[in-house]
Amino acid sequence: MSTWSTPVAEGPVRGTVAVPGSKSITNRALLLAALAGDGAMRTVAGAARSRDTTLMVDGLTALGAHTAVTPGRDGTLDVAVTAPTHLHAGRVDCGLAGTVMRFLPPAAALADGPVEFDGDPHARARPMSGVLEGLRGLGVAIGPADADRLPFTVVGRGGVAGGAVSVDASGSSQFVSGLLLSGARYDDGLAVTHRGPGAVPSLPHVDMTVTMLRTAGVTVTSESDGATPSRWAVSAGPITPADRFVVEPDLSGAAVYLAAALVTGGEVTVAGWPESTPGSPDLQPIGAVREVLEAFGGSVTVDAAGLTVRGDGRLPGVDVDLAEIGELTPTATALAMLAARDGARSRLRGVAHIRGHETDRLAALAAEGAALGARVTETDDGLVVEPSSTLAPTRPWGAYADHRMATAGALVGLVVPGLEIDDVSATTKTLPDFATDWPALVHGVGIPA
Ligand SMILES: O=C(O)C1=C[C@@H](OP(=O)(O)O)[C@@H](O)[C@H](O)C1
Ligand SMILES: C=C(OP(=O)(O)O)C(=O)O
Repeated sequence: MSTWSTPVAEGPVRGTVAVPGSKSITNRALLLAALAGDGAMRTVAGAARSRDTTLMVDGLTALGAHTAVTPGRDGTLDVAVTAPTHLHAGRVDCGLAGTVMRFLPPAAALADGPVEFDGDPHARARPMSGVLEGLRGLGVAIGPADADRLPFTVVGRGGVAGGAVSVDASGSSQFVSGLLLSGARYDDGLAVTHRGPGAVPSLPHVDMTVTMLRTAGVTVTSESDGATPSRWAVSAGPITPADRFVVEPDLSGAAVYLAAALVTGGEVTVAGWPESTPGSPDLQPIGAVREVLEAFGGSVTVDAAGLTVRGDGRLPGVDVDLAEIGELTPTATALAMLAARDGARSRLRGVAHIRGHETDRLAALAAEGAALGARVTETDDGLVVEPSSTLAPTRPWGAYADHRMATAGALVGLVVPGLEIDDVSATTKTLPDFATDWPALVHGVGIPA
């Protein structure tokens, strides 16, 4: 594996980028199209062209869906999915995709035989207990009997009675989303209650699930225990997504490009960003992401041109709770490490669960920061970044097979000369063209929007 030299910005980074469709929306839309159960074909347009999407398409094909992938607009994909009337036994490779390993087992429980699940070496370390406990609580057989991680086999029996289950979803919101996405196909529907030591993280992703289910004609309710929702129920009934569903650009993937404007005092626009429609919820947590970009000194606008961030080149320290948008932690840590060179201290909170992401992101960020001379300390639920006057690479920045670790390294490398990333191919999980798009943006060549 050869290292990748990150481009250094010669001045303010300015430009417009086209980011792929959101993998979270894409993989929900693909699954819902496959779960319609009516033999009809539907198209998911603007789908992310990425490893996570391919894994979902292949997983649904293994379960009996017919899928056809063609090039879509702006480098995205159009995926035609024909919903099987019965789901099949088979084998699913989850790769490192949380959306595949957490969303497909509840669908596999409907299959007419065993479905084997496995994934990458890093995937075998990711928590699965919420989904597996939930399915076992509904009477679904899973082997081995004590499995709480990949690999495992879901023994489908052609249907699931459904009902009410309690799961501990403090490790991942995807446990709740995964169960809800298939729940309408269970005989009695499904009610999921979260009971655990902490709150459900990434709640905007559960909201995304609820909104997309409702758009597909499913009745969903949620109840709060205190301030935040902790019980969701889907009624049994048909899942009827639109014939053509158009996926939005990926906000989490966009964040690193937008952050380049903050680091260099530039201006970056993500083209094709949907303007909010009064009365309809945003599918992606633009409000929470905006708050973090603003905390780091950016100004954010959304208009017909897209989503634009302007920076003034000065990065303040921040104290932010990222529980809703834990995916942004690597980007935010990179920004905090750069802010620390001017004496700023930062604290990132609310993200204990990201130890179970593609890698233990808290440990990985502390280790890669230390190798640069940054003072990054792990806390129970986040990181503290203390002032450190200079940053200089002593070895290649580790990607840990994690797309967001790789992109965080590239962000630091904008202003820290000589930074190399050990495996930039990790970015293909969600950003297939990062290794060419990033230098094109930084060098002002422009990325076709
Ligand atoms: O449902 C989804 O599409 C996602 C939910 C979140 O997972 P966690 O709740 O495990 O953080 C997020 O971090 C992940 O990238 C995508
Ligand atoms: C946590 C992430 O992905 P996954 O869907 O694999 O959980 C992520 O994209 O940051």
